[in-house]
Amino acid sequence: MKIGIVGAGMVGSSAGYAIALTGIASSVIFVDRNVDLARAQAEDISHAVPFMSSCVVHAGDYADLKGASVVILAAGVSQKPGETRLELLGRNANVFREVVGEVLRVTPDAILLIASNPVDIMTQITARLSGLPAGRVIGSGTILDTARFRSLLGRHLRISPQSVHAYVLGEHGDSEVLAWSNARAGSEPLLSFATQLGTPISDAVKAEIDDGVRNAAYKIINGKGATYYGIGAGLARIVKSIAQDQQDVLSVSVVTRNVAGVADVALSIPRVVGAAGICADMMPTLDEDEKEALHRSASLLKTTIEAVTL
Ligand SMILES: NC(=O)C1=CN([C@@H]2O[C@H](COP(=O)(O)OP(=O)(O)OC[C@H]3O[C@@H](n4cnc5c(N)ncnc54)[C@H](O)[C@@H]3O)[C@@H](O)[C@H]2O)C=CC1
Ligand SMILES: CC(=O)C(=O)O
Repeated sequence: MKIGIVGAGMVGSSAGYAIALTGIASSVIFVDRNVDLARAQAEDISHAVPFMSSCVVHAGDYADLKGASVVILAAGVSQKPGETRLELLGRNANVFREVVGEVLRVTPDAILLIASNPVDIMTQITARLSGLPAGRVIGSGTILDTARFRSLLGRHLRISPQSVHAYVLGEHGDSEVLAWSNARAGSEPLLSFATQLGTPISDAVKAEIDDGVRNAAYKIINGKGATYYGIGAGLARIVKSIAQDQQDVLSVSVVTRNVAGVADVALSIPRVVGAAGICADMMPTLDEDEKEALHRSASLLKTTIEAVTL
């Protein structure tokens, strides 16, 4: 499978690196308005490939995306220290007005996978600009926040994060919702598992984990200017589900008819991902506080997208 990546900066290149090394695609093609950067990323990553796989990595222009089954959109600006994701909207909407048309002219049948922030709004903008069915325009949404949640829970419980089944819902951003009430470890409800293991989850532990998930990006950006390894792996994970038709349940962002009483808004809930893109949505059972928080998150996104004119 051929994967296109528009935007060969930190996020695009990290995704390309993860896709190339895991061998889930036969080729990766980078496109960036900074042609030298795209070429340099492709060359550097292609030197890692012989150690791990046989993926062919190139840089090119939009015409070279022809035949790509998935195109990742990671072009645009990223947050400066202290800036929120929503503050990027105006600048990245302008970038997408240019990029989406160029991509579709060459690959009208590709699944579009959006990474640029604010990712939920950029996903809805891409759905509008492309006219593609909602299930073929997928935002990485809270896939990264869910990984952060599982990582911190795994560390607290001293078990593998892969044995933690917990999701972050709603906006990939400040209003996101950590779904504690339906979280499980192994096959047990999270809180009972934690108590059995002698690592109980008190309100203080919950608050610390919530802060660690919700504010991870701000802390990492303060420390090193950007986040990219986590989302690079997350994008590769979504590509793998599509490439191998895995029908995995992932928290990704798609324009959804109705979530928590809000109509036609892109945000994350767990969804089944396979070769066709989004195959099914799963609305988790939540407690009243979580339902209310998801409603607030969806309403914030709805108000934001309603103010965007294309
Ligand atoms: N969804 C998520 O979980 C995450 C999303 N992000 C977002 O991903 C985006 C990219 O971040 P980085 O890679 O760190 O930024 P970066 O600045 O390293 O890379 C962005 C690239 O986009 C290119 N670009 C800009 N305008 C373009 C255009 N019109 N056509 C083609 N290429 C263009 C630039 O030349 C640059 O190489 C940001 O919006 C950032 O906020 C970052 C981390 C996590
Ligand atoms: C930057 C960003 O969106 C993140 O790391 O969550």
